[in-house]
Amino acid sequence: MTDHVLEAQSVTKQFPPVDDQPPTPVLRGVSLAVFPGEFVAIVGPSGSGKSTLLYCLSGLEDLTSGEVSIAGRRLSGLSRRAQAKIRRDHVGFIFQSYNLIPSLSAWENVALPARLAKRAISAEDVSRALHQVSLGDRASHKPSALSGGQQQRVAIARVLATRPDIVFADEPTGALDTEASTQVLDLLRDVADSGRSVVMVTHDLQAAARADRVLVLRDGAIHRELLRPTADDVFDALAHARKAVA
Ligand SMILES: Nc1ncnc2c1ncn2[C@@H]1O[C@H](COP(=O)(O)OP(=O)(O)OP(=O)(O)O)[C@@H](O)[C@H]1O
Repeated sequence: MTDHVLEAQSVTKQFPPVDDQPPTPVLRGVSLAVFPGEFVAIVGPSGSGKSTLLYCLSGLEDLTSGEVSIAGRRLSGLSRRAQAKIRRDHVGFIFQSYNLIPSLSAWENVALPARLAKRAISAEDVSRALHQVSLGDRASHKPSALSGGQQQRVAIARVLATRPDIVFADEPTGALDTEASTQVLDLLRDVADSGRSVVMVTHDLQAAARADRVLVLRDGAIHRELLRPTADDVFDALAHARKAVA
């Protein structure tokens, strides 16, 4: 038994060489653990490996070496199918581009993951999730009839409806204005406060400052770890990481 919902040990990642270029390590031995109810942000200079780390932690990308466990289950050595089942049972994803199905209504988008997993989902569960993100009155709207912020809130409702243990968010506020970003971050904060974990990659200092813990990535490794930092603390740590890279 483990009390971590996510654990990574010495994760490395190297992509296959392109043309005659030598392969460059993108992740160089990242170890971390995330507890239930914790909101963790990953920041770092462009190209430092943030998105790659998120995809390796969530099992969407294979590791070159190291170990990742989600809800106490090691991903390495499992078949793609078994990994997908762990993701389905324990993991939710939020992307910068929302990833909603354009031809489906908000209601149908929220119900979709459970339906694809052939898992029962009640109309109450879907309605509750849409109400949680204050979109109860937009259930029949297609994504094209919703603002960016509303679409991202549908994506959050879709995650809430599956009740995951951990939510991975890749730049969830990257395409949103300040007001919509604040709403999305408030919801992610609520997700963590309700006992689920959130791991979010972001460039946004204000977004990072909503997290319990901020990991500053530099050149594929964790350079610093900040506990409940202010946006200024994150800014200073990033400036230091950029200087160290230059
Ligand atoms: N599929 C891939 N094949 C080859 N190289 C890749 C691949 N994906 C990412 N990389 C390289 O890995 C490095 C890290 O990329 P990654 O997207 O993880 O960085 P990031 O910190 O998220 O960057 P940004 O902040 O600009 O989004 C970059 O040099 C990128 O070119």
